[in-house]
Amino acid sequence: MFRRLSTSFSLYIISKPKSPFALQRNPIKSEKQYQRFDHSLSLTPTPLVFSSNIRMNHTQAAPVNKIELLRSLEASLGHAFDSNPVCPPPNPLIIVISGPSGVGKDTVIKKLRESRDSLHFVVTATSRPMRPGEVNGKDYFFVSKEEFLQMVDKNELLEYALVYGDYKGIPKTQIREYMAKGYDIVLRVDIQGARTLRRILGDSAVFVFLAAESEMALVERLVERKTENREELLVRIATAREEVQHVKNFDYVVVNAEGKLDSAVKLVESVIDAEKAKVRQRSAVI
Ligand SMILES: Nc1ncnc2c1ncn2[C@@H]1O[C@H](COP(=O)(O)OP(=O)(O)OP(=O)(O)O)[C@@H](O)[C@H]1O
Repeated sequence: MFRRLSTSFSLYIISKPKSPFALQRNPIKSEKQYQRFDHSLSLTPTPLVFSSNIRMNHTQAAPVNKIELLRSLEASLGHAFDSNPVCPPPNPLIIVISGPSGVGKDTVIKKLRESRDSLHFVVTATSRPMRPGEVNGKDYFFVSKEEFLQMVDKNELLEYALVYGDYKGIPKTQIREYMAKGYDIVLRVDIQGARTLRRILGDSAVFVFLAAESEMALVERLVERKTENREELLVRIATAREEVQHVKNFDYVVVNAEGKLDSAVKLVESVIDAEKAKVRQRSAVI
């Protein structure tokens, strides 16, 4: 009994005549519905039987199915709805990942490789000898010094440098080939390389600086890696001190803290996602 009365009362409120509120809340009500409101002009509560008729009529007036409704909307608007994407697909992105030696560039990139298959990780050419366990074409393209210098002469490298006595460079053809296939490109370079790439690519690429949480954490990581002797460690630590000053030339800084590798990788992924969602896209031409 209580429910029946309250239903009737709420219908009475909604159908109260000349209520600007009622008109605003129902701006696209059909004429037929307004007629129904007019039908109940009296200020006395709407009889229960009548209110249930209103609901029945409302249900019957609804189109039979979604397809019919779509067709009727198209007919009313005078054109068919377009299923093409509203926005063009994002441009292929070039992501430059850099940071001091030992900060975890290779480690972060290895994880990214596992989580994203829309990325192409450019294989750098190097004149340094292959280390045990390394694979030619996967870790690096291993070439002789002469072959490397020929690539330089033929302008085949986007950027190259002499790093700790060995040449390292980025082959252009690889980037072009994968960008044409729609891949985003990841370049892993040292700070010097990032500086050169910024000069060449400007804002057409996104630059990510990978940092450790502290100098102490970075040194501990280098020591634990056990790939450098004492003198080499001293050079890398001194260089790292200087390199931190260059963070201002990057677009993003990602802290790769001890034991927080996954967070760092997620942050790099977020940077990529945000860049892909940008209204004004970067547009790199190699
Ligand atoms: N978040 C982390 N927590 C703990 N250890 C890490 C983390 N990230 C990387 N490492 C370790 O730190 C060491 C250095 O990492 P990595 O070799 O990836 O650095 P890099 O920046 O590529 O160095 P380089 O420029 O000298 O090649 C490795 O032993 C790696 O396992």
